[in-house]
Amino acid sequence: MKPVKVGLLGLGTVGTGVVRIVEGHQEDLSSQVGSPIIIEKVAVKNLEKARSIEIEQSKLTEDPWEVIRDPEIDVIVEVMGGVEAAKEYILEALDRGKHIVTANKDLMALYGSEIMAKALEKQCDVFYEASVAGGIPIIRTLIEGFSSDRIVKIMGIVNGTTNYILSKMSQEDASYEDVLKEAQELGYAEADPTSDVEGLDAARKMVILGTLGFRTNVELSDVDVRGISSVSKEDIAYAKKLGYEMKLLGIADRQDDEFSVSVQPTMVKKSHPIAAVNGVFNAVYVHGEAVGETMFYGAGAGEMPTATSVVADLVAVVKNLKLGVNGLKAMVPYKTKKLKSDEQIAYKNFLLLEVDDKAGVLAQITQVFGEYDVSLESVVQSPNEHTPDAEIIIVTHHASKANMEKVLKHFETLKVIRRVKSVYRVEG
Ligand SMILES: NC(=O)C1=CN([C@@H]2O[C@H](COP(=O)(O)OP(=O)(O)OC[C@H]3O[C@@H](n4cnc5c(N)ncnc54)[C@H](OP(=O)(O)O)[C@@H]3O)[C@@H](O)[C@H]2O)C=CC1
Ligand SMILES: N[C@@H](CC=O)C(=O)O
Repeated sequence: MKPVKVGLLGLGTVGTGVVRIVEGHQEDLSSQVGSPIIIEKVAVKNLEKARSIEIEQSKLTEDPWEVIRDPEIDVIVEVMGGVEAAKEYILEALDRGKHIVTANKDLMALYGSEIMAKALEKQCDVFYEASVAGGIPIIRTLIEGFSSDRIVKIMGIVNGTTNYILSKMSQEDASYEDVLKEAQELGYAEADPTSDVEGLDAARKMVILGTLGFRTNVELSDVDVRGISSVSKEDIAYAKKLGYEMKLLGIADRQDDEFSVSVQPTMVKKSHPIAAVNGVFNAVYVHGEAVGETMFYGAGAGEMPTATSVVADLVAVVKNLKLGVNGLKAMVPYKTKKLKSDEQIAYKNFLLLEVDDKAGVLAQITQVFGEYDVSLESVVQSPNEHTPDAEIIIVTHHASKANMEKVLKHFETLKVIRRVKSVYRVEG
């Protein structure tokens, strides 16, 4: 049994887990694929760095090209991160007929179509299960498990950092700033948290899920993105009072062949299973026309969960290699892209308004909603403890995004409204 030789780009958090699993589960892995899997060479940035695993020094190199150009290597596992250099290495490896496994969501969200085009040309596999929701096998589920269905909605908590922050704010009635600081101290949030808290990391993952789920080419510019940095503890308290939890949700939905994708803080009804996903955990809810509602839950990051997905991809590549086939056909989008217009995008909204507390205010406000055909589910007034004004909490029925924008524009001219304090999408 000729061993399958793997070149690893990166030996950090995920790379270390990959080595642990390939070595620790060797017997199981080789029984499944019919030959041993050997980590032949590993590219790192710094050869001098202390490693938490034992690895032969002779396998390490600071030159990724040495790994890419090694004719003995069959599969490249890219777990170094970054975009431009990783893309160059992967394209060159494909040109050399090597199969690819990567955990790189940034790369796949930005250059997925270019990489898949090269993979098709060279008939090499490119698998990237770990790029979304770390240890949850959601990509293979969308491609294979739901191949017989038409997916109409994907809702994901696909960023653990923001879910940790929002869960803590909700459980401890704490402010965004305090929880972010604590998350940074605990290592759950990076020193520069922008990509996580402003929703970009989740948006990149939703590009991947939308592309595979709707079998069309979703791009980052198609995703309407809003992060959690403006969510206040007051917003969360109101959400809870009304029976909702605040979550940063990636939502991709489709009607006929038109779709929309967004990432935004969303008030989710407590009875919805995704509302119960707390801490750094991830979950992806998938609604298929035939299957109905399903949900997948687990660790979205971390050494061993993420490496589990990477090595599962490696097993899939090796199985295909042995059979002389590849999994490309099912992964390449084939539907023409049709984005929903703002008139077609519709959902429920929560609004928190600070208003003058005097006669006729409610009538003026509800008239504006009526003017733009936005129907209201509930209206609650409560005194503002700190000012002579009142606060009005409104939940709308499904309303088009275009009409809601008109309502908000009109509110700017309405003198009785001191401030639109918050607006959130409502789900469930
Ligand atoms: N960490 C996680 O939980 C998850 C990570 N991912 C993705 O997996 C990938 C890897 O993440 P992670 O393991 O956390 O990253 P780390 O920063 O922990 O590790 C990166 C590794 O790549 C090496 N490296 C970086 N640049 C170069 C270079 N130019 N040449 C050679 N080696 C290089 C580093 O070398 P050295 O060790 O010498 O510094 C290090 O071993 C990323 O794309 C990330 O988005 C996906 C899901 C979850
Ligand atoms: N920053 C990400 C980690 C992996 O993708 C997160 O917080 O989920």
